[in-house]
Amino acid sequence: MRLIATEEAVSFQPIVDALNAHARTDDDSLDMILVRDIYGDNGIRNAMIPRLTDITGERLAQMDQNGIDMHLLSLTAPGVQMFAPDKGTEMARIANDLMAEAVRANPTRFAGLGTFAPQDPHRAALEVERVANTLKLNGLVINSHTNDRYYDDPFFYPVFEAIEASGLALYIHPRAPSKMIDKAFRDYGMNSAIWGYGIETSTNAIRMILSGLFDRFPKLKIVLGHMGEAIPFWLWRLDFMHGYAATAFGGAPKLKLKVSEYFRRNFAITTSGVENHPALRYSVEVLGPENVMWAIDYPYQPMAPAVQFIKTAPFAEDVKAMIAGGNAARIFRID
Ligand SMILES: COc1cc(C(=O)O)cc(C(=O)O)c1
Ligand SMILES: [Mn+2]
Repeated sequence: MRLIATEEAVSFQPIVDALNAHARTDDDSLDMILVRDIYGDNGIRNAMIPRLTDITGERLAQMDQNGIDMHLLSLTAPGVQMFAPDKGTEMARIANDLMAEAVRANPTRFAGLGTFAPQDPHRAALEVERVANTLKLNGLVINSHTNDRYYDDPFFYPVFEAIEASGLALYIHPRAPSKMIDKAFRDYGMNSAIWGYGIETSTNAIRMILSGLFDRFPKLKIVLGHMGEAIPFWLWRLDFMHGYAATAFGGAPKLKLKVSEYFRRNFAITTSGVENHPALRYSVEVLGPENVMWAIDYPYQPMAPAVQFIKTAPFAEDVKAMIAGGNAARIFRID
């Protein structure tokens, strides 16, 4: 059974340096907790940096120890999205070139996602085309909102037009909740992985669906980590309540399909950071085994327990092989 882990975080020194400088700004977005902890001078989580910038050292050794065939690498959140448009566009280009170099150096062990700076949608569209046609990376990644705007916003249509045309899957990874919702997430560590990441990213995804984005761009393929940010659990209720939202309540536009039909057609999910068999069994049941991929979320999650989770998953061997790597090979064009 081929093991391809699909939400494996990296960073590169130029991005680390830019985030270290950003940590000293007066940016008051909720991501600054993480940016200062990891990238700030004397940050309490500075130790994450060498684990993020390492690709062929400890990471590859642990992959070998755990029998993991490949990591699908992606630039870790918050990516280049906190920078000004010019800086973000430049840093995306640098990160993508370094990602392509890392993949080319070890093509049987690493695949990679390119990123872009939605702050400038037209230049972001050009970078999407470069990732697809020149760098030939395996897909795209972005970290939820950009400048507190979600991807239902027509401001981003030029980017989604390019993403749909590229045929690449777009991994929408979390970041801390936007200023549209962030006040409830400033306590108890709720800004990040324990809760805020999931609410931020699922809210973005649901806004995209309810806005009609997938009627406008029907070939888009979006990937959500963390067991689909819990959206699979809510599909029945979304369909039932959308019946009202499209008429009396929220004035939502009429859609060609049900919410759950968009989720099954235009989305796939990964298991990153949710190593729970009941949640996996439910997700496979409601989405189909072809729409679920295994992930670790390294270095934020350890490798060994994630391998144990997928190896002991309660499925027939052929289904388990789809989840462990077969679906990733198809969705992310991995040979
Ligand atoms: C970008 O920084 C991250 C931090 C953490 C954390 O547990 O602190 C988790 C993730 C993640 O789940 O992807 C990401
Ligand atoms: Mn992650």
